[in-house]
Amino acid sequence: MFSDATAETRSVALRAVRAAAALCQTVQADIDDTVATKDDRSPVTVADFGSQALICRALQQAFPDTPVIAEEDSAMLQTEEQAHILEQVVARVQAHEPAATAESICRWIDHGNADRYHDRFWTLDPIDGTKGFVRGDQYAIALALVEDGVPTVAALGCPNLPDNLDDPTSHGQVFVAVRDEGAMQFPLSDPDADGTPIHTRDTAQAEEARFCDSFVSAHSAHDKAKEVGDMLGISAPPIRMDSQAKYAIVARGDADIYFRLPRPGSDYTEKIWDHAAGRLVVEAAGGRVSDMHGEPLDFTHAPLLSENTGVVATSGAIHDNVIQALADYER
Ligand SMILES: Nc1ncnc2c1ncn2[C@@H]1O[C@H](COP(=O)(O)OS(=O)(=O)O)[C@@H](OP(=O)(O)O)[C@H]1O
Ligand SMILES: [Mg+2]
Ligand SMILES: [Mg+2]
Ligand SMILES: [Mg+2]
Repeated sequence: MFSDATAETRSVALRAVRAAAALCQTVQADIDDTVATKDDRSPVTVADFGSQALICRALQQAFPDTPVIAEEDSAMLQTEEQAHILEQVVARVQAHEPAATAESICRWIDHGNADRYHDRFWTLDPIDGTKGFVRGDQYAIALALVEDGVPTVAALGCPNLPDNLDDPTSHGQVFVAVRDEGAMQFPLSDPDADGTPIHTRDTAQAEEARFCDSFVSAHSAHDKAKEVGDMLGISAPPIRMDSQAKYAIVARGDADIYFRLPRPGSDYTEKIWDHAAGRLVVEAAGGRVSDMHGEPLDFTHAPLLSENTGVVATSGAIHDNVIQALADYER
């Protein structure tokens, strides 16, 4: 499915996301005092830092000149108060990189601290849906290469996502997508397994759609999504799920719409790492992604999606109807 032109970026991204997913799985298996609170009062864990260290290390080795814009930085790890977190990050990262030290790990994490737009950069969310991760639910490891403002290659690891939502016995997928070429799903459990091409659902009538939105009601207006769903004639209940796993389930046809709608009065601006990989996985699988007004997501104001309001991803054919319903609702 994929051309040779992206062979190196795909393989570095896929290997790095697999390693980070393995680290996250071991931390999630015995999560206890590994959660700290950032200045904005959001949670961060040993696994967020460990994942960012491993992936930034791999990107720096393979593509030393390509900046990385990632969510975390090492400042809080270097405080006395969080020394116990740093100690655990070192132990987890050493399981993959035996020569790693506290100092090299902090350097790798901060390799992800490019803070402005470049014509070519990586963007990384080492754990997206940290609240879901801590709860033992869905989370994602989201990595995308952005070229000329558009995501071109993505690897999206979803360690708790079953093959099929109706059969929750098997766990863990990684999605790889290349702009204009397609998207594939690989099981995380077997690095040698062949991937399966994925495609969005062929839904022509909005009333047949299923939609997903955030698990945490503070992140998206649940009531608005429900009312717009009602206007579209949707009767299926929403799928509430943490993280960019929502983009993955639209991409492979378990859902048709992902609504991320700002809550009334919210002045929150979406971050690029929460959407770059997911957007590409959906688009490469045949779907469409825009903001709630139908405008393309603009990654040239990195690290923020400052020109956009909300996000809507769909299986494709119904996109204009969904955007129209949102406009009618706002009126
Ligand atoms: N107020 C507000 N509004 C919108 N979005 C916010 C807000 N606060 C945080 N965030 C970002 O939400 C990211 C997690 O999104 P999710 O889709 O996983 O949310 S949910 O858990 O399903 O509710 C989360 O990503 P992670 O920090 O990587 O988990 C944040 O970047
Ligand atoms: Mg995130
Ligand atoms: Mg995160
Ligand atoms: Mg966070």
